Amino acid sequence: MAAKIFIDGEHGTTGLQIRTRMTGRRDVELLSIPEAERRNAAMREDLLNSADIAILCLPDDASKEAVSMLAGNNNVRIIDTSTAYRVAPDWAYGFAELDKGQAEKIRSARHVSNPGCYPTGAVSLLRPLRAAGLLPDGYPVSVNAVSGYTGGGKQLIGQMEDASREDALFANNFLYGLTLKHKHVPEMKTHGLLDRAPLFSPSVGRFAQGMIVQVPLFLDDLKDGATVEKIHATLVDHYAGQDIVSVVSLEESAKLPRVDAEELVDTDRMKLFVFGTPGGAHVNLVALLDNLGKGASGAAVQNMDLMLSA
Ligand SMILES: NC(=O)C1=CN([C@@H]2O[C@H](COP(=O)(O)OP(=O)(O)OC[C@H]3O[C@@H](n4cnc5c(N)ncnc54)[C@H](OP(=O)(O)O)[C@@H]3O)[C@@H](O)[C@H]2O)C=CC1
Ligand SMILES: CC(=O)N[C@@H](CCC(=O)OP(=O)(O)O)C(=O)O
Repeated sequence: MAAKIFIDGEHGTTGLQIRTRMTGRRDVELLSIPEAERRNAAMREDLLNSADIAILCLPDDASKEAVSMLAGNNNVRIIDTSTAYRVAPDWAYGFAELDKGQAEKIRSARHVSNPGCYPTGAVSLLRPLRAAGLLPDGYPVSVNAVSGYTGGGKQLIGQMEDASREDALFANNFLYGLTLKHKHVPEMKTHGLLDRAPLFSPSVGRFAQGMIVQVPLFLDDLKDGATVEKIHATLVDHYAGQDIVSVVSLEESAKLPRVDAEELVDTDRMKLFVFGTPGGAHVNLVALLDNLGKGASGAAVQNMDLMLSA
């Protein structure tokens, strides 16, 4: 029998892309709410409680409200794409490649928090180095990133695409999060296994989808023996056998003149690069993904598929 899936927020940016990814599938039956009723609490509550898996594609407050609408219903499993539960200990973190065993945790979980787009990149680069002991306690980690503007949902899409709006944005590339208190910092710290909060500086470019996340490191301040080659080998080892996350070879990276933020648009994959010169003083770790692919909707469908395979 087909599993019943309700996407709460199905008419938003992340929800729509999840719906598109399910087109033509016979193993899932989509329960749908008409767009005009998307904020009708009674209808949502009814649909939420009728699902086998509810995928929440809502702002944090609305996600918490949806979870409370499901309190006491042990039949419904939840995937939440908001920031609300990403560091909650009783929710499985929905990055299947996090560690050996994480896919299994997601498979059997009732509550799965889908990672943020920026943390997907940052955690994928940092966690293997922390786990291998290459990145020492106290290291001051910086994370710099650029996102396509769909990362800001309907609000930012409107501001970037509709010049007639009073709050229209005309910049081609802007920094934001200038207080350095972005909501993704706790998630990067927790799942990156960091003992200090990273300094996170995000930006947006005038392109719809795509993302580059950079973590620059000084080799002299890492553990002895941390070379470009060793860091690369650690990532290769961590992601061995994975098909969604791949580590680009040092030879290929060395030949690249540039990295295009849009290269993986409309895919659910993520590529990791280690840039630097053998014998040099620095490395720049780079994750390339689609903010709406592995950064949101693609990861949600990956998690749903794991849960359905339980
Ligand atoms: N866009 C991205 O790249 C990523 C987004 N996310 C997360 O996914 C979630 C959804 O984001 P996104 O799709 O970008 O946002 P959008 O603003 O594009 O979509 C959100 C949808 O939720 C609806 N909604 C808002 N409040 C309520 C409510 N109280 N009850 C019912 N429906 C409501 C909105 O309706 P209305 O049109 O009326 O406002 C809209 O349809 C967020 O938590 C976001 O942080 C995570 C990773 C990446
Ligand atoms: C460009 C842009 O505005 N991006 C969003 C993050 C998008 C995202 O990942 O949403 P979550 O917070 O649910 O993870 C922001 O910085 O708030």
